[in-house]
Amino acid sequence: MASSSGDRSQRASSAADDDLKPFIEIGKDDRGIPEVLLVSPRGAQVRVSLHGGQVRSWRNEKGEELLFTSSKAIFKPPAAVRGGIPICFPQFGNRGSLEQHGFARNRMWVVDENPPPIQSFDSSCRTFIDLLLKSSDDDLKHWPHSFELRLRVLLTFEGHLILISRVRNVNCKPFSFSFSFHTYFSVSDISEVRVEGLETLDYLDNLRNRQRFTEQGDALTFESEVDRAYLCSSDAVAVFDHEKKRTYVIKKEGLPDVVVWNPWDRRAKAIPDFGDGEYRRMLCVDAACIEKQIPLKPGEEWTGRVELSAIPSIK
Ligand SMILES: O=P(O)(O)OC[C@H]1O[C@@H](O)[C@H](O)[C@@H](O)[C@@H]1O
Repeated sequence: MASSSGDRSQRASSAADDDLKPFIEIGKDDRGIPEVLLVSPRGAQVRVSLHGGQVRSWRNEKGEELLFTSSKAIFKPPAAVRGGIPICFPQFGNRGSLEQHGFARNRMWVVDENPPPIQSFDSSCRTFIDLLLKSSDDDLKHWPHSFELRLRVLLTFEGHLILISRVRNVNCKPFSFSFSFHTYFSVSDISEVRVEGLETLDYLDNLRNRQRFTEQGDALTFESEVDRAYLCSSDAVAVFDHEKKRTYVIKKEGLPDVVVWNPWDRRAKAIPDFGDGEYRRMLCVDAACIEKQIPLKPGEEWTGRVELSAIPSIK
């Protein structure tokens, strides 16, 4: 099981601050599905569900929710909940024969009691949990490749959320896959939001048959539906929310692409689990690997990492 240090009520003995000791608690959500709560020393929190290995909530130390969840979200497996951070694996979108975004987000995962070590992992941070998904017999009928998909969910002292995914080929043949952390950021109003870090990049526009274009603007702003996969981005992207005076910073490794999605009014209305007008309060910015699938030989492992932070805006 993941490391934990201390319980909810225990306070750090240091006279220098009032920080709580970090803790991890495994409980059940309203649906009776196991979920893990991680709390940082300063009170930031993450909840991750064993349904889909989906981060369902991420709160800063003031208790403010940083991820969007639709008021009409359907809390009934196998469908993934609309919001939080669903994991798209082994397929992104409908680029393949599997169900949209692959099956990982719809499966029940388990807590990985004994995960293999992660290279260059800073073991001084102890607020983390490891989850595991293995191919089921049913999955093998649709995608005949045995894999182990691991997810480490980690909350830093400062409340940053780090997700480390690992995919191991336990097959006797090579396979390749796509991956995305489909992150629904909570924003004040989509019209007040600007994304930086995608300037001059090529992107595939899902609204125009995945044709390739080059981003011309200084920053991405929103006044209609956007559904794009930006290719080979730098390892940092920022989402500025002017009204909330908050900046989300996305730092990533092993995930070259960035998906930006907001359905806007008309498409959101056609999505049954989207609340009325709620498209204004969300923006998906995913660290992903989509254009070039990740190849894995038997026995090989791939690692992808994203670090999300929410900081008071400086612009
Ligand atoms: O409704 P889903 O399956 O969760 O997908 C939502 C959206 O996810 C985005 O990542 C895709 O780019 C969109 O095309 C898609 O509509």
